[in-house]
Amino acid sequence: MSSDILDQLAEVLASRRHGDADSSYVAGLHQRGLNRILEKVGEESTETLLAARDAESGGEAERQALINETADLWFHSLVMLSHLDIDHRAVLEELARRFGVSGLDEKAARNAS
Ligand SMILES: N=c1c2ncn([C@@H]3O[C@H](COP(=O)(O)OP(=O)(O)OP(=O)(O)O)[C@@H](O)[C@H]3O)c2ncn1[C@@H]1O[C@H](COP(=O)(O)O)[C@@H](O)[C@H]1O
Repeated sequence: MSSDILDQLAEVLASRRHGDADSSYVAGLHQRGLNRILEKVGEESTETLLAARDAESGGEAERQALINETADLWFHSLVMLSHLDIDHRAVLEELARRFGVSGLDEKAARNAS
């Protein structure tokens, strides 16, 4: 994913942190609190995995549905981070830190220590 759109979206989400819930879905989520945001992350996680099951044997429509559900999941995850004042760039930095480190090597090093 281009980090440009993530940066732009994170900026909009931050601007909605104390916004008007009547005119902003994101402000409404913040106003309802962390539990509501976590419910949405949970719902979108479930919808994403169900869409992935359908996409495996489906066609273009099912693949697009999975893309849409994954976007919902990523979006609500960004709202969660924003609610907790965690900069989304920290997640990108963590992925960058892991880049090139084999998951198997990392696990072996963890189990050895
Ligand atoms: N990317 C998104 C985005 N993706 C999904 N959604 C909303 O997330 C909700 C997804 O929830 P569901 O699929 O469960 O649908 P729903 O039943 O309507 O949702 P609930 O009423 O249960 O919460 C829908 O209302 C979508 O419109 C988003 N809402 C906003 N954004 C971005 O956030 C920005 C700020 O949005 P506002 O705060 O509304 O101005 C927008 O400009 C967009 O860039």
